Amino acid sequence: MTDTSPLIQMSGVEKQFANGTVAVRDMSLSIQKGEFVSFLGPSGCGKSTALKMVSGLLSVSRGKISVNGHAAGEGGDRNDIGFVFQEATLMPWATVFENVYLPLKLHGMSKAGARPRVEEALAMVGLAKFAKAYPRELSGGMKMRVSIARAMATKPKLLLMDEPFAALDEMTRAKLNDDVLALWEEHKLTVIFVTHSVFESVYLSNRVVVMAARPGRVVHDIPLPGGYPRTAAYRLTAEYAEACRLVSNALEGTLDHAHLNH
Ligand SMILES: Nc1ncnc2c1ncn2[C@@H]1O[C@H](COP(=O)(O)OP(=O)(O)OP(=O)(O)O)[C@@H](O)[C@H]1O
Repeated sequence: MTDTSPLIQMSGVEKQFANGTVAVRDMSLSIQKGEFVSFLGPSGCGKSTALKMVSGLLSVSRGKISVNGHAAGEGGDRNDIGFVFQEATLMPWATVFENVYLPLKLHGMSKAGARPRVEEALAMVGLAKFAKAYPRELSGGMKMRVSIARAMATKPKLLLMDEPFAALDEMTRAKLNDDVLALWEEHKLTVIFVTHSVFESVYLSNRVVVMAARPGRVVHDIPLPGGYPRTAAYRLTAEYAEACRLVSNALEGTLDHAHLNH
């Protein structure tokens, strides 16, 4: 029998920070294994906070999040979650190999034992030849690839990505979008991808969760029909244009709302 229970279940989740800011209010969402979901919304709508709660990096103030049957941040195998931040956050004094080895080292693996894993992860992102390089020798896009390799080194099933490509030029961003889709398909990952970009969310996802600010909350949950694999040609289809229009209208609605609430 196939397991149809959601991988992630958020029920009535709220996050209030110590200074009183309600970053996320009453967020309820089910995410199935294998989905590619984007959290899209204006600055300050709680996208990062929601992602960090799913990862267990932040606690919830109210409500519940379960990930693979365990409360977020508790139980289960922490290796099952990979997190990619907006900045590549590499150790500048360490080689690419050492940077990707870090999560395995933290799990007690010897360098020799981890070598095949690290090499595999670097090959996944096209950096097999750069193991001995230092971050300063790499472009912004390459640094982000190292960051993705580091997240993939533990062979996670769930990949959480917090605006990973926001600082990159458009060409590099498009290439990395394709690389993430390839990783998702090949490794049968579930991905939650935080972004400000309508185009990026529609290109990547099979579902876009649109959030609004003050307080941060979900206002639309839009399934996208376009099939995979998606390539540059998909960006030229009527289906892609229509999905962008739909998602863009939903996002605009949130901005009006935020404006009225000011
Ligand atoms: N540690 C914190 N303490 C207090 N308030 C916080 C903290 N972290 C985030 N916030 C506030 O919570 C709200 C949501 O922040 P969050 O970073 O989750 O939004 P976001 O949608 O990811 O924004 P952006 O797209 O700009 O990264 C914002 O008002 C932010 O200022």
